[in-house]
Amino acid sequence: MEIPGSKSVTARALFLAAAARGTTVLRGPLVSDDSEGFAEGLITLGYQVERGPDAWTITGRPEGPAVNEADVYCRDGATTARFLPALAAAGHGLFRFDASAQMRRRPLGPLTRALRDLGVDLTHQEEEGHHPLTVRAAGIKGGQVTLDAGLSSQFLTALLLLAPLTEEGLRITVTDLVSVPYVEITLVMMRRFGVETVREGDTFVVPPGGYRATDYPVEPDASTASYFLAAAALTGRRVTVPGLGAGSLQGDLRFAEVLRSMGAEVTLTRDSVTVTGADGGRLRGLTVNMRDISDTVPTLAAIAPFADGPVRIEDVYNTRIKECDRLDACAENLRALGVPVATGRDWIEIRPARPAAARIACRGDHRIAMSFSVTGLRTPGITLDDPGCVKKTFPGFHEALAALRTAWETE
Ligand SMILES: O=C(O)C1=C[C@@H](OP(=O)(O)O)[C@@H](O)[C@H](O)C1
Ligand SMILES: C=C(OP(=O)(O)O)C(=O)O
Repeated sequence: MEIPGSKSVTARALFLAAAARGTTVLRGPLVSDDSEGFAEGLITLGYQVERGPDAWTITGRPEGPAVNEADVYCRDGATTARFLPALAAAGHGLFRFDASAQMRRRPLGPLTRALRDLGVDLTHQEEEGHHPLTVRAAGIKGGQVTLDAGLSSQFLTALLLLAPLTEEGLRITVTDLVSVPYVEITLVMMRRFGVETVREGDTFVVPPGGYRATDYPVEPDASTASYFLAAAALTGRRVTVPGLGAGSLQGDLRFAEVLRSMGAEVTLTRDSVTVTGADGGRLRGLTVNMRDISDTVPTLAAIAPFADGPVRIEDVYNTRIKECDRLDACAENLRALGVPVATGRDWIEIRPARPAAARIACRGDHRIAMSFSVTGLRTPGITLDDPGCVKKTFPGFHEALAALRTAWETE
């Protein structure tokens, strides 16, 4: 089962390539609304990004954006909306950023406060701590800064990526942090582009000096893989994802371990993962902390009713501030399917049930659409009110799931 490139890796590679000395070739990038929005944001800032069918070529500009004024629309992508203002801030010019209605609601304040603390002239146009915003960029000296990344690790990633572009580098002290594996992706990729970060407890020390271009292959997206791995577990079938194995950068591959705890067989090689569902798609209930892998919460919630006991997912408050309030959206849709469910501030508990057909309210969220499509493998008659919202990360999702189904039926 071929899975498209990682959204997180593609976004970071685009930032790093744009900031680097030299020309970077990005092989197998994700082609979706999020990554195209990121690439087009760079193009609006005057960077050269050539998008071929299998590879994107980016000409780096260590000195920053090539234009001295630009309006950048970040669409619905938080990586774009949080990383690009940091990139622009290290350059020179007047840069305005805006985003979709949902992205305008999602928080930005801890990042913009840190940028201001570093001397960046940044104004929020409407609501403090939210898009739209204006950056009057004049380079950044660097130094010490404190950051609360308890709502999103993307604030920390934005500062880490920015750090080598400042005159003196950054010492970033973090007071709280979610989604830790995404920070690991950032650090490993910065290293591939020539920058080594030193960690001293809660402080990340990044030297100045900028990045070096490289040839970068993008691994498949582990969050996207979760739907197909869950599909195997739910139907007692087998799915292998090549290119995603023990060497993967992505924490979301740990979702396979959750499936293993529920009774599926999981085989991880250096560069592939295989999930084989138990007979009849039997699944065990469990309690699991998903703070590190919260993009896969809807995937688990959508297969949870089929488990033989309650499935309780804990420590995932920040899933409420993603493309929608995901705990609420999962609960609402599970109830529509006739499944008993309870939620609290940062948890959801789903009880065993036999889901009945219903129309899923996607709330414009790709992960709600993709997750409940998997439920549809065992519950006939599930429909989506907005199937097209999968374009954020996987425009070909429905075709891929249908092809998998057909392959299983003809086995
Ligand atoms: O840095 C990244 O690429 C991401 C970090 C995570 O966000 P949070 O840190 O906000 O949880 C994740 O949910 C998002 O899809 C991608
Ligand atoms: C939360 C997500 O995206 P982002 O925060 O990058 O918009 C996601 O893809 O599930």
